[in-house]
Amino acid sequence: MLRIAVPNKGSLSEPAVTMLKEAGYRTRRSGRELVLVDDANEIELFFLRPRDIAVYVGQGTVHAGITGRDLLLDSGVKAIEHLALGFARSTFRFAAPAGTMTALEDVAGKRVATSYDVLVRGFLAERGIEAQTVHLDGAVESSVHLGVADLIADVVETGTTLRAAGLETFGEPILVSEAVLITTEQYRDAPGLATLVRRLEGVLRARSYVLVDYDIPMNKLHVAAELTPGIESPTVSPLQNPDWVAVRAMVPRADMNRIMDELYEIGARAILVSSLLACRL
Ligand SMILES: Nc1ncnc2c1ncn2[C@@H]1O[C@H](COP(=O)(O)OP(=O)(O)OP(=O)(O)O)[C@@H](O)[C@H]1O
Ligand SMILES: O=P(O)(O)OC[C@H]1O[C@H](OP(=O)(O)OP(=O)(O)O)[C@H](O)[C@@H]1O
Ligand SMILES: [Mg+2]
Repeated sequence: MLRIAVPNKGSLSEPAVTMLKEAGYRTRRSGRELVLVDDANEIELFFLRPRDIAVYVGQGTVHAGITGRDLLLDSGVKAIEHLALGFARSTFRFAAPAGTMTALEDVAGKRVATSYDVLVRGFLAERGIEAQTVHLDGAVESSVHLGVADLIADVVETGTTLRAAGLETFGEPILVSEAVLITTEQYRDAPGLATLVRRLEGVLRARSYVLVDYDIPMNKLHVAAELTPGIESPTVSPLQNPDWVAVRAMVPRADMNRIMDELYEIGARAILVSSLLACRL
C-alpha cells in the first residue's frame, strides 16, 4: 500500500487535502485524524507537520509526501521533487526596515531572523557573505522592531505582512517556492506512485484548462480553429444548418476571456465555457 505524508496544519494543509480529494482519494473527516487508510485506492495518508514531511520521506518510512519547496530545501534532506502542485506559491526573500538595505552585500555582519536557517545560511555561504542567523519559529517580521535582528529572511506572498511591519524586500529572491510532491530515488518508480502522480496531474490540468463550445460559420472555421487548437485538434460537429458547425476545444483558463472576445469578433456565437472536473490527456 502506498504511504503518503500530507501536511496537517498551516498554509499547505487545506489545499493539499482538497487536491487529493479532487484526485479521488478519501480524505480527512476531522482535523484530528493522524492516519487514514483508503483501501479502495490502496493508499495510506499520514497527516504530519509540514516541516517534518521531508524527514519522513528522506528516511523512506513513507513513499512520498506533500511539502513546500522551501521546507524541503531547509530540511537538507536528499529527496526528489516529483511534481510541482501549483498552490502555496510564494517567494523567499530578505527584507529590512524601509530604505536601509539595497543589496545582498548589506547583509554582511548583520543578524538575520528566519525560520529557515539552513536555506539562508546556504544561500549566504554560496555568495561568500558572512552573517549571523537568529532562529525564530514564526512572526519573523516582528523581530527587527523588537531588536533581536537587523533584517529578516521569510516567506512573502502578497507582501502585506512585510508592509505592516515597515519592512521592504531587497536583493534577488532567495527562492521561488510552491507545494511539491516529493519522493526518493528508492521509491521514484513505486507502482502506486505513478497512479497518484497521474491523478494529481489530471487535477492540475483540469484547473488550468476550461472547455469552450461555440458555433461558427463554416467559412470561418479555419480562423476559429487557430484560436482554439485544443490539445490534439478541436472537435467539429455538424449543425442542422449546413453553413454552421459546432466546435469544442480545451483552452488555457488564463486565456479564456481573450479567446472568447476574439471568437466573437470573427463571428462565433453561443460561446460557452465550462470547468473541467478531472482529465487524463
Ligand atoms: N502566506 C503564504 N502564502 C503562500 N504560501 C505560504 C504562506 N505562508 C507560508 N506558506 C508556505 O507554506 C509552507 C510553510 O508551512 P507552514 O506549516 O510553516 O505554514 P504556515 O502557514 O506558515 O503555518 P503556521 O501557521 O504553522 O506558521 C511553506 O512552503 C511556505 O512557503
Ligand atoms: O506576504 P503575505 O501575503 O503577507 O504572506 C507572508 C506571511 O505569511 C506567512 O506567515 P504565517 O501566517 O504563516 O505566520 P508565521 O509567520 O507565524 O508562520 C509567512 O511567514 C509570512 O509572514
Ligand atoms: Mg508560517
